[in-house]
Amino acid sequence: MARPIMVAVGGDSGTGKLTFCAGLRAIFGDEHCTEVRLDGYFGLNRAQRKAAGVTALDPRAHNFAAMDEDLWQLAHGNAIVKPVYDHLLGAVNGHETIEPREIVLVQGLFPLYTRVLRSFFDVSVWLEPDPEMKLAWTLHRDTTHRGYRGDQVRAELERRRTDYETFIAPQAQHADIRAHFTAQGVTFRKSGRLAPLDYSEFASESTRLELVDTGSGPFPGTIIEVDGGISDATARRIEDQMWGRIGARHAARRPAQLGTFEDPSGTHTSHALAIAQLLVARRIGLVADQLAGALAV
Ligand SMILES: Nc1ncnc2c1ncn2[C@@H]1O[C@H](COP(=O)(O)OP(=O)(O)OP(=O)(O)O)[C@@H](O)[C@H]1O
Ligand SMILES: O=C(CO)[C@H](O)[C@H](O)COP(=O)(O)O
Repeated sequence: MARPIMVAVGGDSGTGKLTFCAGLRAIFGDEHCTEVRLDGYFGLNRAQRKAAGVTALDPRAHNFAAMDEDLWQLAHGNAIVKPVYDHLLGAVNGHETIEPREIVLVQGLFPLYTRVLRSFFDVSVWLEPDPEMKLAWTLHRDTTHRGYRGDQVRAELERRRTDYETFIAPQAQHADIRAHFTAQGVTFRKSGRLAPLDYSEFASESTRLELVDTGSGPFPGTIIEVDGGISDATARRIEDQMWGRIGARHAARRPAQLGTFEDPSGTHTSHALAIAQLLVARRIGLVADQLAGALAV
């Protein structure tokens, strides 16, 4: 077997990492894809962070040496036993074994923070919803699943603001693909470090494609905008074409629905999210092709 394909999905708390990875897992199948949640690598639990006066977004609250060691093991095809963070307790509570499947999704606050961490990844994605969307998503998730009140969530976001700007947001510049969700839709920015693809499926009245000089690599960067109001038929056509580029070779079966998320009124689907998941899946499929080609030589 080729070595595992390592994929980073990074972003602030409440930016949709778990949701995004659920779509990638649906595309590739849990038998081929596994997920590592970096919140298990808190070196300080919630009470210790409070006592030390550091927020969850401060690198000093995280154990980077353990992250490095475990990701190295996974990247080399070895299983790990890692800690699991309990969001109700605010502390590590137990361990889980992660087997190195063909695709390893690593999601968290700090996947691109150090040079060592960045060196592990074949594909990296950064999720950056507009601040108002992040607030709405975090409010919903923290009040329904994590036992917080709305005023506590707002106060905590305010307390973390400086650390977000200092330690979290700058990692976006290292990502291969940035997905910026707004009330109007989604904008993808591909770094100049990744070769461009054939984006012909994006020709539509609800999408725009632009090549830009980012200065960050040998290729032009690309910006793809997808309107949130894209019609079902257009989105379906784009998704069908994207699926045709990855599904036949790498995905076991087509999931009934991609782009699934939860909000206060229930479970919904978003075309913008589904297209974002397919775009990243396509990059992962390309790496799989390259590895298969390298093995065949
Ligand atoms: N694209 C999206 N559109 C609408 N809602 C979304 C989207 N992505 C995520 N959400 C919602 O936002 C909330 C937070 O998402 P999620 O738990 O995936 O974030 P996270 O980045 O993994 O959070 P954390 O790092 O704090 O664990 C969830 O309620 C989820 O359903
Ligand atoms: O969500 C997170 C990572 O993405 C953090 O684990 C979370 O914000 C930790 O803070 P606390 O458990 O004290 O609320």
